[in-house]
Amino acid sequence: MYSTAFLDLPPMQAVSGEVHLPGSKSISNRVLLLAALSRGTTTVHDLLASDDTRVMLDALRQIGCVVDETGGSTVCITGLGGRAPLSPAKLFMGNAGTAMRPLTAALALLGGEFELSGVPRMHERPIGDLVDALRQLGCQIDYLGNDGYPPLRIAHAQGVPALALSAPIRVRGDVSSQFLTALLMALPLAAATQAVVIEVVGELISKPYIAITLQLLARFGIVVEHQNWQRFTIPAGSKYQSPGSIHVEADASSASYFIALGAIASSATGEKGIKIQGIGLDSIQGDIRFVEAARAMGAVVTGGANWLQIERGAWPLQAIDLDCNHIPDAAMTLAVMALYANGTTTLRNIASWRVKETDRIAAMATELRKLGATVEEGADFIRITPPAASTSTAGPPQGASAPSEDSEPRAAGSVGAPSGWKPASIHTYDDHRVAMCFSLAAFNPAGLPVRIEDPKCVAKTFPDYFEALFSVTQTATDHIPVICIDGPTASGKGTVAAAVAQRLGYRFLDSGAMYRITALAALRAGLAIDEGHEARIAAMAQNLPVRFEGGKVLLGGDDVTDAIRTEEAGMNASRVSALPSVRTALVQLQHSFRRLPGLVADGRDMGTVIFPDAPLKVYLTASAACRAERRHKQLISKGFSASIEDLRADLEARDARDSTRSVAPLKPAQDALVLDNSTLTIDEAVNQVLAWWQERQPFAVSAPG
Ligand SMILES: O=C(O)C1=C[C@@H](OP(=O)(O)O)[C@@H](O)[C@H](O)C1
Ligand SMILES: C=C(OP(=O)(O)O)C(=O)O
Repeated sequence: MYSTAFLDLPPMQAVSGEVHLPGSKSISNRVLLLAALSRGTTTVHDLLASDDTRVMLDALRQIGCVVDETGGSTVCITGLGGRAPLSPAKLFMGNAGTAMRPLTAALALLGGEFELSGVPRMHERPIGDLVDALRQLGCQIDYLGNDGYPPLRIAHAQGVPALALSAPIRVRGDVSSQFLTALLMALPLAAATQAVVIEVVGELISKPYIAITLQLLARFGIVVEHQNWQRFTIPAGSKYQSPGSIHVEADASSASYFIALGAIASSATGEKGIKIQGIGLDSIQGDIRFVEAARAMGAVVTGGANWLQIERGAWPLQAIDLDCNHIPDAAMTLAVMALYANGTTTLRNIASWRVKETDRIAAMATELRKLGATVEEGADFIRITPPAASTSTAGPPQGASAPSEDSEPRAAGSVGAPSGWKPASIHTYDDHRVAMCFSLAAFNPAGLPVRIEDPKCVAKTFPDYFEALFSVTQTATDHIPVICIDGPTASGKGTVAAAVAQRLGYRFLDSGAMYRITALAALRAGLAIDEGHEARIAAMAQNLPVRFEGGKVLLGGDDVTDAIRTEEAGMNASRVSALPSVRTALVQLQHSFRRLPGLVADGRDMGTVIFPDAPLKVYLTASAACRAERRHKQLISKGFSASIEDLRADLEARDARDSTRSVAPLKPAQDALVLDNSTLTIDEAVNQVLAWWQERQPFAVSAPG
């Protein structure tokens, strides 16, 4: 997961390969609760691991269920099966509607005293219709903040009061279908001896989610009949019966981003779009009908029992006018697809967007406009006209990576005119879907990067969304930014570069370590580091299985972080780096680190030789005295003894050798910015590099929202 303040997506072009999507949120949280209400143990395969399921699992543990998560994505839940839940308990529901609403109803009918709260936005999301229905039954539920909203208290310390079950329980269905889902999952607790009827008041929205609820209830032994989605009957004698084991399909709403990707991006050479694993056209999730909408816009979608294949068809996409009430979540993806359409797209009957993770109609309108679209919004609709040449006022601001005349084609296709698109920093409102769907704007025909603020908000349902996206997208190498940080030994470049990479979510290449690793591997293979062994060392270097992971340097399966950090290893690295064919062999390996979303490379010749086209080159230096002192402190802290004088003499000798060698001598690139950090803290140096980087970005800094 990217936990950076923002994630800059370079302009992207093509798609290929396949993705395995994480489990459905809606199925996961329903199955967890139903398993908790059943007797015995339910083994849940491919459970979604995300914020929304985390809060559900934690709550179930708190109320006394045994939750065994030792099996990775297979989780075992031992249910209450008639036992009373542990109480009192304070349960934190984050921003998970699928946990907050159904647990409120289930706990009210189980008895005990509970406080349910969530993140501030959860306290703005309505729950009044559900509480009204439960109060109608006789439940005692108090609001702890504003009436109609969480947090709330279920005050059944003395047990569940006598419930009024003879008349139908009436619940409004026009704000959220989750209120009805909550009642449907909880009321079997009260239907042991008599049937229970629920009547929906007003139009029921998001109906396919009720279909999921009914399907899963049936898997747990409860068959609910309904008349036209208005009147639901839970039969007398209902009893939750665990199916023993159950499998969670991949999430259909998460699939929408990749279906859209297949519709928007061209196929990589020799490939046929993108394949999605884990969900097929026969999915029980309503959002699978996003496929119909995507097809209407031009996507070519085929599918089998557990897979979908998507290819670009009509291009530009066809504008649509669609009632999206049945696919409220995936419809947000259509709003971004609309940017690539041949006209104005209208998405209707989406009033519920206003009471979800954020006011999604307002959020989508604001962010789509930032990209250059013309957007009209109403109480329950959004209308999007893509960026067009005629609306263009200015191209990208100075420093933006606008396409140059001779550059390779940058566009996903020729939609409208590229000049209407604007570089935007997308505010994400702590809404996973805003972050995910706007990533698709990186395929814009203007070749502009897109900044996604607070990318970790995807953790609600798809923590590794961006990793999955990068695993199936391609772009021209020169679109992938590289920040080079070169400098002499002990200048702090490794520390600064790693921190810059971490702050930007970029990959990290410690090229100095490559030489150290090569030297170590050579010596381990019994090869002395001299000209006589140059060819053999070079051959070995070409296939060096090196990785930099979480501050560790890995050679094959070996953690060589410490072994390559000794002074001796440094001297060996310097020697090995003077062998020209070893340097050549390592060039390709170093180039292979330039992958989405970007790279920070530290070394001595990153800007001059390896990545001469890097958009930012920094030459980081410090006085010899200062560097000797830092190295001294570093060694002492590791328990090595050393004299500052010797260290200074050593590093001056190394500077001289590095800067006079015939191949790639150490010197600042012509276009490098020199940063002498003798008097700077690490943070100050990092911030300076980030400030320089920021100056090269086309994004206007957005107001905090
Ligand atoms: O029941 C469910 O699993 C859901 C129902 C929908 O909410 P509404 O019924 O509030 O539209 C949907 O937006 C949400 O993401 C999940
Ligand atoms: C509306 C959503 O979530 P919730 O389950 O919290 O309602 C969503 O995931 O888009």
